[in-house]
Amino acid sequence: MSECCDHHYEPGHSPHRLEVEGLCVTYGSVTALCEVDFATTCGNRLALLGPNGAGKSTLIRTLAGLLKAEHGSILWRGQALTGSTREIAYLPQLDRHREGFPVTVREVVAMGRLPHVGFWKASRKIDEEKVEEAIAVMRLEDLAHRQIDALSGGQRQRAFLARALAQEAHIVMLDEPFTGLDVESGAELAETLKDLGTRGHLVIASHHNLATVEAIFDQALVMKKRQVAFGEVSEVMARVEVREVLGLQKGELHV
Ligand SMILES: Nc1ncnc2c1ncn2[C@@H]1O[C@H](COP(=O)(O)OP(=O)(O)OP(=O)(O)O)[C@@H](O)[C@H]1O
Repeated sequence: MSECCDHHYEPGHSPHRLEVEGLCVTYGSVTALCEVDFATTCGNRLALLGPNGAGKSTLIRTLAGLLKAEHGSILWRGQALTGSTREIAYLPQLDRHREGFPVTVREVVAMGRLPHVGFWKASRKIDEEKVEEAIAVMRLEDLAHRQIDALSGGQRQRAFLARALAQEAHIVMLDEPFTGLDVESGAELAETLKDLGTRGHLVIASHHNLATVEAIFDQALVMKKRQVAFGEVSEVMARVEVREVLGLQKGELHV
């Protein structure tokens, strides 16, 4: 794995730091989010929480380099992030990333090597090894020859995570990854996300199920067009203003 994604650093002590300062993103005259300020490092799992339209997807798409900020800055490893980079993998919502053309799981995972190899060059031994390693980590060996569109939602999610691993992405961002998964696939994905954090990746995901947020994530950013709170997940979830924004009653989170 890449230098950030090894076991040298405890969460919070990795030098690979994502810093967002005064971020403001608009769609024409619509302000989607404003005054977002947080910093986190590889090894953490950060939940983006907030009601519908709060700006979670907009933040993810901006960090992925797909949208431009109106104001503010994003620093990754001390450098301004101005576009997409292979160090950041973005998984859109499941229903938005059906391939729609015949492509196998192994081919999807191999696409993760394109930033390393280039489009027209033959893959090298190292690329093939990285693809096989990613397939093994995501337990996809038996599905590697299947068409991606013939997989269940949970299996497809694992294939796209394997592509992120093959890409050697440090940051893995997922938009509502649990939506549409059955209970078993959701539990499996929760373990996979925790494992990615343990391997040293920074996992950032928008999340709607407040009953599971503390079990899966260690940090939370709560937003409603503006940042409401950021910090360690249990501390954030206990704040009165967070409970109001998320529509929680006292004690509701733990039932
Ligand atoms: N392409 C767009 N053009 C104009 N406005 C947009 C566009 N995409 C999102 N918005 C607006 O930006 C705001 C933030 O939307 P966003 O999708 O980021 O919220 P969200 O927190 O991800 O919501 P949800 O939980 O419903 O997915 C909303 O007011 C939304 O209507």
